[in-house]
Amino acid sequence: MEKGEAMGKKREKRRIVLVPLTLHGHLTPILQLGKALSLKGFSITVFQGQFNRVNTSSPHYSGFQFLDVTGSLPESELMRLSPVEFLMKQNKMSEANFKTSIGQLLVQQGNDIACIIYDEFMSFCGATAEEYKLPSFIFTAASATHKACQVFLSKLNAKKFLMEMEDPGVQDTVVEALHPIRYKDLPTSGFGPLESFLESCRVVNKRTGSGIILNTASCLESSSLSWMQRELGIPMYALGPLHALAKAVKSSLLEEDRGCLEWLNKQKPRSVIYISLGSLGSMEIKDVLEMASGLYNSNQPFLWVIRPGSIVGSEIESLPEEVNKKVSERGYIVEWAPQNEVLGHPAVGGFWSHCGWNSILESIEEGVPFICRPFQGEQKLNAMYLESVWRIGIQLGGEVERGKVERAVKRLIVDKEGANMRRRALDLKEMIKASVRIGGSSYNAFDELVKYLKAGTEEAEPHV
Ligand SMILES: O=c1ccn([C@@H]2O[C@H](COP(=O)(O)OP(=O)(O)O[C@H]3O[C@H](CO)[C@@H](O)[C@H](O)[C@H]3O)[C@@H](O)[C@H]2O)c(=O)[nH]1
Repeated sequence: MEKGEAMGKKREKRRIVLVPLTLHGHLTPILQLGKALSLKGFSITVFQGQFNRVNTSSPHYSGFQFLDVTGSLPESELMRLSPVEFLMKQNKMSEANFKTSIGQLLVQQGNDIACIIYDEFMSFCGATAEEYKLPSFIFTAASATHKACQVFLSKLNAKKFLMEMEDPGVQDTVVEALHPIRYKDLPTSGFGPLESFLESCRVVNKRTGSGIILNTASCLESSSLSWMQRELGIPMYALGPLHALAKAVKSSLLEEDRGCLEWLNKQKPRSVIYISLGSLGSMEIKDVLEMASGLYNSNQPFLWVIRPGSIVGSEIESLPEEVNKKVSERGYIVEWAPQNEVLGHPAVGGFWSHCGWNSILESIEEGVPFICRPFQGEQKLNAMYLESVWRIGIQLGGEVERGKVERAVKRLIVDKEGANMRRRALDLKEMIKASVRIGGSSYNAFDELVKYLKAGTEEAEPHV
């Protein structure tokens, strides 16, 4: 026993255990948080799953310890089950192994674990934290508004909700607690059967954590944050955008093609539309054709990320000749872009995005407005916020048609409407930058979290 403990004072603990969901969009921000905490003197242990494994030899992670979450489900189950069913099964399977691993780690590290920070979808960690009386924080990689919707949904009955939603009047009604979200905006699709999804929301929102860590800034989502704070009664640490805390840390799905930066150097300021559907989105070949034609007809240059395998039934090498011709005249295709640098390049005037949360934060940080083409999950909710709340985006709904694409690009890059959106995006950029500077809301939230962790659990005054 150390001197401080003998005197009844808690010993400062140094090790933080991170348990990410190993999907690209979840992994990067939690690793950025880990890096920011390591710069404050904490040691970091990361439990990795079987997908998107981190390059552990990268200098960004020097001093990090990487361990495996053992007992993972085989990949074939991912094909067979809906995403939410897969996650629930995975959670059940991992609980006992994780308990054992943390028990061993406590012994090896002389009891030195300050807390466990786990992705909200890795809820099996909660039981282990309780068992060993360790503080734990739920990490949410998506927006606070999405989290607030989950909390709201977790209280609903699936059958009743589905019946009520048959009435178009209900669909258009604003959810009173979550203004301006309408019932039809609630992110319920794309995860699998509604009942299982609501059950996962209930599990995720059990108040087992010492707090929730969110990759957002209060200037973007203050009402969602305060509503959740009231509902859950645990502290919310809105300390994003996390890439501003640890910019260099970025897990890359594929090798970045930096040639596109040279190409951007040759384009006029604010003229290029950058297109990326994140790490999971895919397109039909007919949509690729319509997009290529619409982009070409808009007369604006375009930088287009097409990941291998992201076109259903086709590969980049075998794109139709018509697409290749149009791209070679006005565009540039990469398999993976250095996205932050692209968005910060003076030639980029707009971002055609699937509205993943990381992409939104990265684009706002550079003051770049959007064409919103969401695919699944909470992306539709994000698109609604971009268009109607922050007013820095144009939604492109329905079938992809070349005429619609051309008009959307012109509205954003050429018209006055786009210039106004850019002005608002630049205002948000200033606000978000202020939030991470000394004294800003995200800066303070991070500082409070660090103080809480350094103080030890019993003496801490949590940030509210
Ligand atoms: O060429 C590229 C394309 C993407 N990125 C990066 O990849 C990340 C993509 O993240 P995000 O925009 O959040 O999209 P997804 O990968 O689709 O993220 C998943 O996770 C997000 C966080 O929970 C959710 O908001 C999304 O809906 C979900 O699909 C970002 O950091 C991008 O900078 C690159 O570096 N280069």
